[in-house]
Amino acid sequence: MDFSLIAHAAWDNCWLSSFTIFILYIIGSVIYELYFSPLAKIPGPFLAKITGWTSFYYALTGYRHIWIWQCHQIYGPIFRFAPNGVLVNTATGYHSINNYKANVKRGKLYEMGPRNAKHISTFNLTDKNAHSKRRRILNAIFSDAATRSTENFIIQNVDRWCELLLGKNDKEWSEPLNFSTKFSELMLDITGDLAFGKSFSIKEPKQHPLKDMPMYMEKHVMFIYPSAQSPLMDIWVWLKPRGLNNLLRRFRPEPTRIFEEFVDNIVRERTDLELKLQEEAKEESENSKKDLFHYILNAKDAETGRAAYSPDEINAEAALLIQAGGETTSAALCSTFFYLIRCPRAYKRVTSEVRNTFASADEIQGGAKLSSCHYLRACIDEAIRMTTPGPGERPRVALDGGLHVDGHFIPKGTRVGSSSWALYHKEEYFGDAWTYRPERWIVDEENGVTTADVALAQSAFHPFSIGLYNCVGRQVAWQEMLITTAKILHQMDVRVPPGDSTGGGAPELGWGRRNKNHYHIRDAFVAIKNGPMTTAYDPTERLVGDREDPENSLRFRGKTSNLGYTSQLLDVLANRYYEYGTVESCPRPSNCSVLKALTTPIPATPIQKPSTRPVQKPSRPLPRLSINPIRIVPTVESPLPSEPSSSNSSSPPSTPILKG
Ligand code: HEM
Repeated sequence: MDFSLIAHAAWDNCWLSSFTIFILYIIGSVIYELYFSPLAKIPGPFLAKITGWTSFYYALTGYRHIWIWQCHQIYGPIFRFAPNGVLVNTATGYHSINNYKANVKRGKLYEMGPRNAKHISTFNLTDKNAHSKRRRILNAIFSDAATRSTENFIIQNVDRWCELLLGKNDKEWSEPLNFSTKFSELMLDITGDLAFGKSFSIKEPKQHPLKDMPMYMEKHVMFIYPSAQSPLMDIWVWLKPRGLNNLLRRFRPEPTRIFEEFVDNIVRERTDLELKLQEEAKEESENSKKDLFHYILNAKDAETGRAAYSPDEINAEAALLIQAGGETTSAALCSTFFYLIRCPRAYKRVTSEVRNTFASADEIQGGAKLSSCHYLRACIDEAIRMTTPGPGERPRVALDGGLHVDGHFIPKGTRVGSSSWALYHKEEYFGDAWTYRPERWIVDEENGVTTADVALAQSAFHPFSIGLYNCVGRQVAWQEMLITTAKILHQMDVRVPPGDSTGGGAPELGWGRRNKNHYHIRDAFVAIKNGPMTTAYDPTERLVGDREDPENSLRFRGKTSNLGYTSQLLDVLANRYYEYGTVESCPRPSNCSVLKALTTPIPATPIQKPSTRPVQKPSRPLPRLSINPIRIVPTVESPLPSEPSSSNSSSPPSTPILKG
């Protein structure tokens, strides 16, 4: 008997049987997912229903948020993005998933980041009770008083940033600057000051080892995010404490290593300093650092009275503050300036609001005066709506007993969420959802913005999330955004460098990304951004009205009409054209804002006179740096286009918009 032949045949049979079982398993799974799964009735792309690799693929491209938006256009307000995942695109659905009592917890994505089993930040905690316990400490650290005390750090950093930016420009527009890099540097410096009592000084012009840190942080999240969308995520999380962490530590990508070492160094330095101060019993002295890290180091567990955080947890919390505080705010500011410099109507109104409210840029600080700048706040809200710093969903998992969302039962274990990008571009809530229109956030009955309109928009707009897991740093973020934007607008004129389109969409980018006046980012849980390119100009040095830019199409359209509504309608048409190619190809004609706008009579709006307010001089001379001149366009300043609600700019609206 030839045993080798028998062994060979058995081996072949074994392979054949395994292969057959595998194929049968695949076929069985597909049939189950399509016809017998509890989510079978929920529509969605065929491939997404049967495999999680679809979502992984789009996460890898960086445009998963666009895919989600497209799917909602095709499949409606709820669709299946993975065999065990659904996404909802309604304000009510968002509320059902994220309110305090929702029967959900954070998804596995949050468990992917920690470098070891002990390195757990508040953000990584998926268990509701464990999270609440840690969150109470963060709530105390981010108290109102602590938030107010952060103001000086913000002001000092922004002032220095503006000085560097304006430099010595010899009465000309500065060279084009990438505001994405500039804001990342500024926000990281502010975070350094707030969290560790020391600015990292990344914004300074000299060579600095941390200059590339924002880029490393981006690459770090771009590595984690697609993995979190893959079907292997559960296995990944299970394997982490079982050897995978050690493996990842050895073979982690370079940006991750650099970022981790960066955090280790800061924590080590700051802890040493704290210990030194304590030893010298100088805690209350002038040198004492009352930054966020001081509170984290000294936090006590309410039950045991022992230190609330272990050294690993302190390190993890430090990394969280750096990541959560820097790039989100920087993305919101990039978005704000991208739209403002492309929308002369809003730019003119917000600039005059800021310059009329504060006599000098030095006067700008948090408080009643800054809060009275409703249009400024609306401009930032609207920019965050158009291009949000967290474009995807905040993933949650249904707990025992499941939950009901818009009449659909979501069983235990299902991944569920609501993509901000899709929700913030839904016409049901925002009408002309692709148009940058800050006025939508301010009640102005005369010009057609009713209390109900604003409330409807607010019902779908939660950039800082709601419920248990909402953003603990939202007050700080607002301080940063309002002070930075106001100071920039007060001290300088800014505009798009002629011909530049960095950050904008383009026809060749396809459905959802065609509009060149829409700021586009990549989705890696947080926004990965580039641009806007911006040139700045010290208005005290202005020779002529060189704020006009004939190459700016929005401005050009605005000039063609003095009727604000007509100008807005043209914007809507242009946006719609960019998005769908033609109005007819819009997949949801019943909701189409263009068709609605075309069939609605345009209200007569009084023609506005251009502002005659003289340009303010800064109260103190600014240090100057050499920046290459570009050009001066010696034209007489032509009248700016009017707007429907600018007549009310001096009287604050009855319902101020204060969203948290
Ligand atoms: C425009 C700026 C910001 C936006 C849009 C934003 C948005 C958010 C959102 C949506 C969450 C919830 C995340 C989730 O559940 O997945 C969050 C969490 C968080 N944010 Fe922010 N954030 C901003 C700025 C800041 C700043 C400046 C800080 C700190 C200085 C901060 C600290 C945090 C922390 C610590 C968490 C975790 C909270 C927890 O897990 O309980 N954020 N942020």
